Amino acid sequence: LIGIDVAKEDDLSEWYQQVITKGEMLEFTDVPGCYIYEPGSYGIYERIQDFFNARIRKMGVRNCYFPLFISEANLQREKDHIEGFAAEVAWVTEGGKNKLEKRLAVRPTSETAMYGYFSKKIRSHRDLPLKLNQWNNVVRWEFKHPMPFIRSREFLWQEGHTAHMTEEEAGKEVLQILDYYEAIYHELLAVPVVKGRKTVAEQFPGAHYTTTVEGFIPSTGRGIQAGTSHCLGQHFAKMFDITVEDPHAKEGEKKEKLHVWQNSWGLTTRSIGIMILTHGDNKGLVIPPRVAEIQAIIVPVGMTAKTTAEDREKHYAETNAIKDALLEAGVRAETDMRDDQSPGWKFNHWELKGVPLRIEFGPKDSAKKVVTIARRDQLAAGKSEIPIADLGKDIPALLETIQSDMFRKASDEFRDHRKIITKWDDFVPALNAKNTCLIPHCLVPDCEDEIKELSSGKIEGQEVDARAPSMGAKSLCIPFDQPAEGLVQGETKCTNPKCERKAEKWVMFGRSY
Ligand SMILES: O=C(C[C@H]1NCCC[C@H]1O)Cn1cnc2c(c1=O)CCCC2
Ligand SMILES: [Mg+2]
Repeated sequence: LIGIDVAKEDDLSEWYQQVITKGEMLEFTDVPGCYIYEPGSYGIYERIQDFFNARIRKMGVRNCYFPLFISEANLQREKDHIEGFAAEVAWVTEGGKNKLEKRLAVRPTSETAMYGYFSKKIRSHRDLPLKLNQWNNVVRWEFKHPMPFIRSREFLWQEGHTAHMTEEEAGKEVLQILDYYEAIYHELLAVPVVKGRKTVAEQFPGAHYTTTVEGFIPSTGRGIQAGTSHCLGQHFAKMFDITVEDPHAKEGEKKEKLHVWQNSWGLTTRSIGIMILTHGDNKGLVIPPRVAEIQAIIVPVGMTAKTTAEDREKHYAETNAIKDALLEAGVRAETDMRDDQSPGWKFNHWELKGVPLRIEFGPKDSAKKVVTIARRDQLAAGKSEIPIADLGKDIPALLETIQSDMFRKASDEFRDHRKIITKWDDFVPALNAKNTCLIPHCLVPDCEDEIKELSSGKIEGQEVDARAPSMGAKSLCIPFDQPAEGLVQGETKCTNPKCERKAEKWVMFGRSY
């Protein structure tokens, strides 16, 4: 595994491809848009699963599994949601040598696979709330350029599907799940996200409303949807006849059937791509300690041809004792004792793999009863020494410091690229300077289309991103945290120069994935 031979700031897609393959996170296959998730990335996905499972279990959500294939009849049951997506559905038309009577859809999401079951199992209000989740794969025949982790034809995710008696009970869960998505990014992946609501134009057509966590890729200045939690309202319940008898109906009165209120929520392996793009540098991956398989790699140094076999043995024993002390302290530590590679080679290798902390240990360190450490997130800061006696306390603390420093750095970067814009003439230049923009907006879908149009052309004299000159800005979300700056209801105008309406909310716009 030689190092990365292109700079992130010079050629992001080449850099990204090298970092994920040489960092042993993902491999390409001969199926377009389908990738191998190597243990490096799959291990991170498992930590996300453990984190999320622990929390949804406390909410009474139970994991389950529904079929990969969905009948065409079932897929068509919810009209307005499927017609918008029909082009993305993959179909199976043959089984062995036989053409199938009826073609089968490969699930692109499981609403229509699950809600017939919901209709059968939910008869009385006592069957509510029903809360199920699936960890599975889905297929969407995307035509846009595939990008490992970020946009693939098959991806892994969890999809939660719940049914409730009331809209407010459903609404509470929508926000609880969104908080957990934010926590996965903030606490595990050290990636900042903005919580908000999708505008009508950008929400999932089958939903009553959609909430979202929006990420940001600094290298391109583009926003990226990082997770969604929808209230589906009663749309699907009406399509799939998911009803309960009115629990408040008086005795003897005809019992009215009430449609349940549903939610669905999903987070995908895209989260891993966002983490890599956010933290990676020109030496390779930079993995946040909380999701790192190896948190500290111990490399013995100072062994030369002149080192006697006895001294080498003694030194290696001391090196292993350091590892044991760290394991004892709950640190995921490993040693690299390979005698066929130099320390320099090992330093580059583990930097490429993104291991958060390197611990060098040589005879000089041993004599001083210290180790020499190098932080992966601050290689330029050089090395420092830690007394061996303090390792059990100092290393766990240092890993937590690295985690929070990585999150703070990424949060500051995102914050510095969320520009408050109130004058249209500042909008496109801000986009071209790799920013997202918060603007007073009327929330009308047609107006969003106009803004996309107005921000997609080339502007005379403006330096435009060569690879996406034609990409207009779309709305990313209506942030729950609205800027303090005054948007005077009924007075402040919508920022779109062609729009005569008043602004309703501050809306975050940006070029996006
Ligand atoms: O998948 C959802 C809604 C919902 N599905 C479950 C998890 C949460 C949330 O994403 C929206 N959606 C997106 N994309 C597609 C579909 C679709 O329903 C259906 C057809 C193929 C493409
Ligand atoms: Mg899509």
